Amino acid sequence: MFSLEAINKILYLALSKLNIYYVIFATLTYFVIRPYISYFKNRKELAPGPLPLPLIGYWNIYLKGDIAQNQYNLSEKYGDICDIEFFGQRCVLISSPHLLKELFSPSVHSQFLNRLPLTSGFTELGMDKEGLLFNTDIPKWRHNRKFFQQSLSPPSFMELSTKYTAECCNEMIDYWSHIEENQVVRLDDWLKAFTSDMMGLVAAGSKESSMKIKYMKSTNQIIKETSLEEETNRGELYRRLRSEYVDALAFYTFVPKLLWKLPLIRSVVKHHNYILNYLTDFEIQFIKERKQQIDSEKEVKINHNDKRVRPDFLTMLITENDEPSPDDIKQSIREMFSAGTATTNTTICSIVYLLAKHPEVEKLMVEEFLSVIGPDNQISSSDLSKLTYTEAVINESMRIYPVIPITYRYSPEKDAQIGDYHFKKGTIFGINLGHIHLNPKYFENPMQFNPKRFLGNWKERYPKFAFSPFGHGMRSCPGKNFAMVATKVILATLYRKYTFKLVKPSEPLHLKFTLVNEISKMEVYVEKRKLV
Ligand code: HEM
Repeated sequence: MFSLEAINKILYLALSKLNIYYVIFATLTYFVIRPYISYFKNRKELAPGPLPLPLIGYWNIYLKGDIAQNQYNLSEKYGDICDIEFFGQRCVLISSPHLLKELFSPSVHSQFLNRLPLTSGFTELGMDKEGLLFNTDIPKWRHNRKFFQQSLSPPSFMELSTKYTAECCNEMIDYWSHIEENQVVRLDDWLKAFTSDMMGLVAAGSKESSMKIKYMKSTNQIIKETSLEEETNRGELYRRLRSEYVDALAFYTFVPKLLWKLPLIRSVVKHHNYILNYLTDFEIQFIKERKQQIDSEKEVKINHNDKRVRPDFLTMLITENDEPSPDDIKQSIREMFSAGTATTNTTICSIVYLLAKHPEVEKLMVEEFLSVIGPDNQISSSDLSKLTYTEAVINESMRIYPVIPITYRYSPEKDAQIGDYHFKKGTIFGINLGHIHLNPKYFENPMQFNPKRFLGNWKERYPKFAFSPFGHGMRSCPGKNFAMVATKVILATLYRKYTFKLVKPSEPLHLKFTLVNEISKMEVYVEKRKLV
């Protein structure tokens, strides 16, 4: 049997002769035979998993089909710990809540404070040392996380979020009042526009026009497309830049640096960089102006009844004691948009989908809205904690259709022991939340939509970490409370006015995994609710 030393010797001989056949043989040996010898030598130390392909390992799961579904299938086939390799990088899928104690540790000393290793793409996006999502500079991440969380938690911010979310829902309802009966409505598109406008208000206090444009397009009204440079409406410019930013984010996350210099891709890179610089300049200017406005107020009262300075997320960040830098503020606002828009869209669409199939659950939820809020009253933040059945509906829907079906942890400096296996430092752990949520070991009849699972002391009924739509531990979702508030307000505002029917009830929910599970298409009929 060949050993690695023997292979190295052959390589040396082949290269020293510099004959083309020797070189081809040597290259093949180096890239194909050598990794396989290494793989089979170490196989007994690895957890079960698929055989890696030469060079790319098991990277082909990114090439065909839905990535989240492929990872789900791997856990299904190989069990609670599944070893995969991507371009020589070891990645392990974990799909048992009993193996998550270390990975989801709430300790500041946890070895798993990193999400993913540094990549050229994240560096290009400036996310390696700024913000939270992919920040690998742990002291910096810790600092940012503190002010991100502090800015989201004051009651005045939650009150304002409730008010702005309801305001945007009412605007959408106004547009929908012109919809004819039996008209097919693309709910996912409407919610995309809605979440963009809502986040504009909540994050930066800027009134944008995504829903207005969506309405104009749906009624065939002419919209003049101007270039970014000609755009004079600042809200509109910001919206367009942010929408281009989402494309840049997906590009730099998935396209390896190796390919950036290829002729066709080079122009795409150039465009993304132009947008990133444009957006940064715009945001820094925006932050400066808000700072001046706040400074010009002698005594800033962070209270939404005070007409002067609104307690939106941007104001909260600027008035933090720690004084985050404009770059930190800019990145936090960006992440609030990227983490808050698609997630809210998918959550609402999956609830609408499940309720359309379970009218008995919809009936109970609407009854709760009528008894807690009343038929026409504006929802207030004090109503929200009383909506326990609605909360159970949201939880059950996020269990079946988690927006983020997989999250990651990474230990760059220390080896780890998970279950019976030893992992060298630098191993990436993919936590297969979507698989755990649908495992009959933890949830009986897992595909059955049953909100009752989440009533009463439900946390005592399931293993710790079995239900994790927002992750756990030090890198769990800091937007969790805000997301729950927004989802409840949207459901209460829309469902007291309307009921939704699926255009094609026999079709599954169309989810596509990009950075999160996104709805690729959802068609509904929007029918006025008759309250009796
Ligand atoms: C239904 C809506 C949402 C869901 C299901 C969701 C889910 C998640 C999940 C699963 C994670 C990874 C957690 C982990 O690795 O343990 C995460 C991280 C994060 N989420 Fe959310 N999220 C939602 C809304 C939001 C909103 C509205 C914001 C902003 C206000 C937000 C901001 C973030 C940030 C900044 C991180 C990264 C945290 C870090 O690395 O320290 N999310 N979210």
